[in-house]
Amino acid sequence: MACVKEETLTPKETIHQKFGVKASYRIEQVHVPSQSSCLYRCHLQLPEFSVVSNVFKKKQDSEQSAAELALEKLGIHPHDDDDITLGQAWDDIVERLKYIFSDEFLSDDHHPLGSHLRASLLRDSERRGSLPLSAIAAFDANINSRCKVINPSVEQDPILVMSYVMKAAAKLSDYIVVSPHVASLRKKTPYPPAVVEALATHRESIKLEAVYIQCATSDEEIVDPVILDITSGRYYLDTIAERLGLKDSSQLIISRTFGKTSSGYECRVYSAIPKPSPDKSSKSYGKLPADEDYHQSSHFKQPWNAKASSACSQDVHGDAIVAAVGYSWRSNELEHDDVTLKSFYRIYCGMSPNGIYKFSRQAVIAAHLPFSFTTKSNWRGTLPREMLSMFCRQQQLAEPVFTICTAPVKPLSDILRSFKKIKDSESNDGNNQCVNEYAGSDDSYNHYNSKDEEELPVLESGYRCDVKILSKSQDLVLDCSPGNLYEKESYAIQNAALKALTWFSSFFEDLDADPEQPRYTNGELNWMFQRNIMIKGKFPSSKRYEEPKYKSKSKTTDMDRKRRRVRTIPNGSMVSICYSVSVQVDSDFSKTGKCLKELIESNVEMEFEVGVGSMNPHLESVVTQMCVGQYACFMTNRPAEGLVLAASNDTVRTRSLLSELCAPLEYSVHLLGVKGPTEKRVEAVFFKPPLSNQRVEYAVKLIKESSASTLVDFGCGSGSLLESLLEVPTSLQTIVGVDISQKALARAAKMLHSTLNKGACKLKSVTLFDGSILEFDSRLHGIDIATCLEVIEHMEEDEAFQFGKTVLSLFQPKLLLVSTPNYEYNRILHKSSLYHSKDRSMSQRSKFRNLDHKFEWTRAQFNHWASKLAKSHNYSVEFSGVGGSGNVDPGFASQIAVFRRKSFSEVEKVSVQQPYKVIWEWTRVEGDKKYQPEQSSSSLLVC
Ligand SMILES: C[S@@+](CC[C@H](N)C(=O)[O-])C[C@H]1O[C@@H](n2cnc3c(N)ncnc32)[C@H](O)[C@@H]1O
Ligand SMILES: [Mg+2]
Repeated sequence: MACVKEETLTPKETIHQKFGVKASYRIEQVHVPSQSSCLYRCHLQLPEFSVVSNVFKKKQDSEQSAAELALEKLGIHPHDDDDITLGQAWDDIVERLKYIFSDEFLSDDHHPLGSHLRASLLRDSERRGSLPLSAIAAFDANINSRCKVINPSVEQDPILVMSYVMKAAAKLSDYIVVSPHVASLRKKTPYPPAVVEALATHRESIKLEAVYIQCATSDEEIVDPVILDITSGRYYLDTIAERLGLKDSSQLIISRTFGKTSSGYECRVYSAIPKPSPDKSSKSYGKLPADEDYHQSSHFKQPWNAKASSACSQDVHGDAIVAAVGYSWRSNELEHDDVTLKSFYRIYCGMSPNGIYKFSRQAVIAAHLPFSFTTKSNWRGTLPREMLSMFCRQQQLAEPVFTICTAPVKPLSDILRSFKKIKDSESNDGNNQCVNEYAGSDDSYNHYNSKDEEELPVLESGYRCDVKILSKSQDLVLDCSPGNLYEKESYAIQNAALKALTWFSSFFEDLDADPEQPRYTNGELNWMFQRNIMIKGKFPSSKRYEEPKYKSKSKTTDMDRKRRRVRTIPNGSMVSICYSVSVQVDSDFSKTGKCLKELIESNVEMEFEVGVGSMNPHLESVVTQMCVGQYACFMTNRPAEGLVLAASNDTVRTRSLLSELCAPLEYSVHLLGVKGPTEKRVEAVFFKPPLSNQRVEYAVKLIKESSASTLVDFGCGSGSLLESLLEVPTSLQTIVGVDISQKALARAAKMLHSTLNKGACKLKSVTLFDGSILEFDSRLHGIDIATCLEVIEHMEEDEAFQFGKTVLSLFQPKLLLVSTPNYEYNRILHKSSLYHSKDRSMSQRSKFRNLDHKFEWTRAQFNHWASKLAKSHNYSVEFSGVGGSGNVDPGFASQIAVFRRKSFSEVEKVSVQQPYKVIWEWTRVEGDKKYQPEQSSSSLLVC
């Protein structure tokens, strides 16, 4: 299935397909005194921007028009453009120009171009009413869409649009003044004086910070801050033009919008219409050359401005200004924001995929794009698929084409056999073997599949997704075919997008790498090189950091250092750190003679997952060798200057330091805490469906068969079992969850509240108790079913024995289900990189599935515990499990014991004890309500 657009979609449908509920339409009624009927204007809000339609008689038309404007802004061509002939496109441009210079358009105070026109009417006499071609090219979506019909490469080249507008205007010589030497248009007859007089409003003078990128004679452009002083009543484009040394705005080119300042204003690059090179001397400065001349940079006298071109993904020649100023659809006031050096560098670095995904805006140096996508809730920031689309748009590529297929893989038995082989071979690089064995195909994708990415696809069926990146002219740029299978189609798509992004990311970061890798066609890569050559300047050998040099606060011996290099934190762990990155300033440089450090980036607390590649590798490698509470300081050589400047708080000062020094970066890191890889994550990788789901399914089946009416889930956690019981029909009337974790109970309450509100289940009451299951509460005495899934191993071993006694001697359920990990199965799980650790002297505890586990039992130990317990309390017990097979060594991954009270045994009387605190309850009669303390004393369960 290829994800390509349907031929018949309307603009609104296309917007819906792209943004779903994130697109919100608001219709505004417009009262026009001259019209008897009401008109409508539509405001369309999308995540990144909003547009406002023109006025229409029908609401639907205004919505379609807004959607069309949004599509044009996104660079997506509505299909009706495909049917437009060249002649029609030219006619449309002519018509549109006529409308732009009409009295009616002048009073359209929503179209940005209307504001330009009004501002230009306030200029001095010679230039009054002259609208720069660059403004028409930059701000009129209609003209742009028609120009795209004439020549699709206009998107890269605003000057082409300007030349087409000029040509079209020449056909309106009775109406518009076109001068061959001035790139601006003016209406021949003056506007009515009353209209012009009404415009003369006083506006405040504005001073804003922008960035000046000077094309120096040396290779690198010089980036400096510049202040744009737009005095009251002046046309802001004239101010920018003059700052670039030009006569006025008619000599300007305006780029597309790109990036955003910290307050969310979009930036544009402003530069001069370039002079043709001397061998093309027939063209004079400021005159627009014929369109075919514009394709080659060598035709211009001014050098190509790499930094400015990289920022806006359009070719810029000569000096340029980056500013966030202009008229928008929102208002007719001039909107503006400062583009500081720092925000410029942030935008500049953000053009690569690594820059878009961030833990926080403060983690420019520390954060990277992770290797794999697990679930939407685990992903921070823009989703990979959206990022890839965004990236393709920035790089002037076609929208990515995803192809989904379902494919069979080796059956589970084969996989288990392969595991045995690996186990027998006891090879050191067993993990790599796993990847090759289980890839299930001879896919050459593996050649760039990172070692750290090992996953064991035990899926028997699933979705595989390929993604192709094509140039606008449909030439193949990248064919990315990861072989992995995923449970859901969307996961396959997101992971394919992520692979493509990761590949582009490494490609841009290491342009010296051989692009001729198998599976990727490189025909278009040269073109990519050309477009992004500046990125090479951005990341000069940045990948080749030196091995971090350790510096410890305390004296360390070589032995200490060696010991510290042993990795103690396994992949999949969630690590919390406080870190700072600074540039070392040499004591010779400092006037005071003291050794100075310039702080570049810091975070008081940042959490990340080990082994997914989302962290700067050096920071991660040091952190995984540390213990909680420990502090480390190390140095790496400097990454690309742009990245340091993007992160720095004082860009000007840091830049001056960097130019004087060749100083390394110094990292200080404090390890605040570590949470082990969650069992859920490990289990989700190994078992499909995930082991936790299999446990819940097992319990639900047992509950259904039991015809029980009351149930307690001991150690209910976030309520995964309780949630399932709301979804399936059972004989249950009352269910209770008990846990000691307030956080988990709060999550359970939230889930129950929303699920019960949907009203589908037949239950009469649901209660959550805060309490320890080591204590007895008489309200739960003699209950039909008690479950205790993956809880006992979170207690000390003697407490697990105590729980066993308490539950069977005091709670006395008819049926008790206990599940706990099978320690023997860990040798299979520990083959995964999730547990991969070079530390051979790991403590016993880190050999468990979770750092919070106090013990894990073998099958024999579990059998012994359960059989003895059952015998002494007059219960029978049966053993079973989920994950793997009970008959094959090492048995089930999760072992289960089902205890049944023997039919002849009496339920003993117990004294009233109610240590548990009801923290949330729901009853069918009263509906969903918060717990009221006065009702708590009564027993909730009738036994
Ligand atoms: C791994 S979770 C299992 C949660 C749930 N049973 C499931 O299968 O998803 C273990 C839970 O046991 C709870 N727990 C540990 N000791 C407990 C105790 N003494 N009393 C009550 N709950 C306890 C923890 O708070 C945690 O929520
Ligand atoms: Mg556990």
